[in-house]
Amino acid sequence: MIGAVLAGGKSRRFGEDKLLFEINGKPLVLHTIERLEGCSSIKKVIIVASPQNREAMEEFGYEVVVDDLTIGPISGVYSALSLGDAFVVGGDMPSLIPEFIDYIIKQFNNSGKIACVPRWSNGYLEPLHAAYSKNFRDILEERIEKGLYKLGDAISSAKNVCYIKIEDLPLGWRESFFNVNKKEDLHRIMQ
Ligand SMILES: Nc1nc2c(ncn2[C@@H]2O[C@H](COP(=O)(O)OP(=O)(O)OP(=O)(O)O)[C@@H](O)[C@H]2O)c(=O)[nH]1
Ligand SMILES: [Mg+2]
Repeated sequence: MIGAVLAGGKSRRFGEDKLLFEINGKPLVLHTIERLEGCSSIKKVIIVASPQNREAMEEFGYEVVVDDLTIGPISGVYSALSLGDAFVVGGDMPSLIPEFIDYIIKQFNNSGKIACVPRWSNGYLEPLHAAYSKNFRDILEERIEKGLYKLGDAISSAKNVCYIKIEDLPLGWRESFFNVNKKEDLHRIMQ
């Protein structure tokens, strides 16, 4: 399974490219990648960049896929799946828990479903902490062509998805969903 790191966002709330912002002397995206590399079921990490930050992302030495659409996470996942099945995360998720990710990938492999996505009991999904089959790409393509850009809606529209009930999991695993959106979010990781 590929670990795909979405890195083609606009960082509007953060004010500068948050993925290159150094935390304890290391760019945010590398903190995220380090966590992904700790997953025993992830064999290779790729970065899904925008045309704008492609060069900066290539500096890190990982395979880079360019997302030419950059219409949000949906085109990031679409681009990632061109390389095969992938576990997809945002590059702004430095608190990923490898054990949790391995758990989802195991459920994905056992289920034979098109995707395996954590879901809260209120129906809210965590699509940037989920496993996707390369076959899900066709569904995304159809949605994108129709101008339907919400990744969560694309998942909900698919019939063969396996959902993981978050409330049934260890409480500590919820930390894995933490993502940096604003400068003040950094307090939570810079102790
Ligand atoms: N490849 C790709 N990645 C994206 C795209 N949009 C968002 N991402 C990434 O997905 C993750 C979560 O997105 P957001 O938190 O909304 O990030 P953002 O768009 O950079 O930030 P805001 O402008 O503040 O919403 C981040 O790591 C982004 O870099 C996109 O269009 N393409
Ligand atoms: Mg975010």
